[in-house]
Amino acid sequence: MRPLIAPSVLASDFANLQSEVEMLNKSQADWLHIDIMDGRFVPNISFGFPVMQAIKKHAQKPMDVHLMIVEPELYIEQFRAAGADVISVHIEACNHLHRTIQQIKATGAKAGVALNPHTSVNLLDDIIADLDLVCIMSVNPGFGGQKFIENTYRKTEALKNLIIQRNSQSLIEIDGGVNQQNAPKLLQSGADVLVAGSFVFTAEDPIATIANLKQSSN
Ligand SMILES: O=C(CO)[C@H](O)[C@H](O)COP(=O)(O)O
Ligand SMILES: [Fe+2]
Repeated sequence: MRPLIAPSVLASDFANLQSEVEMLNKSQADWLHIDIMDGRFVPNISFGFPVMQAIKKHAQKPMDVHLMIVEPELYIEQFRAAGADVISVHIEACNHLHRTIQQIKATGAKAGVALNPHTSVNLLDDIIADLDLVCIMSVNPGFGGQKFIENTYRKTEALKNLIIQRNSQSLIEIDGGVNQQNAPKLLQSGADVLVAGSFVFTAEDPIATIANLKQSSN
């Protein structure tokens, strides 16, 4: 199975956002990955609703929104209204994860949970059957362009086993430092969705880079 490719707009040229989104429309990208950072859950601030709405106006593909914010339950409906099709919250930011997942689903969006590199997939044992997506962070969240953490392969395999064991339909997304070299091994380990920011947007030919990632196989 070919992976879904979700280029991270965080690494795009914000001064030319419309042409960047139009490039993604023309490419084989499946989703647009939207990183929301609040300067509290992570030590960086990215962008918020107005920028998301501007992206949505031109995007012809689903928006996969990765919330790196504290108290995400306060903003779920607003992110949905701003165009989110998939909404992932961090397990480390949620005191009542089950409630927040139901809240996301009630808006009509797909519901995901993101895990920091130190967080075990075993914590998902009692929620995995309710999830549409698990986002495994393969870098510490907060910044694009970081080095891929090798333990991600083992973690992806463990999550895949849990998904099978619990009869879950959840997709596995890998986020951070993804490139053409680690993509095949990630797919072998069980990944379904590859997020790629700097690898796509620093490439001379982002459209060809996305096409090559899409052709990755295990
Ligand atoms: O969530 C993120 C950072 O917190 C980004 O999605 C991720 O870093 C993608 O960027 P890159 O491919 O450049 O690592
Ligand atoms: Fe992300």
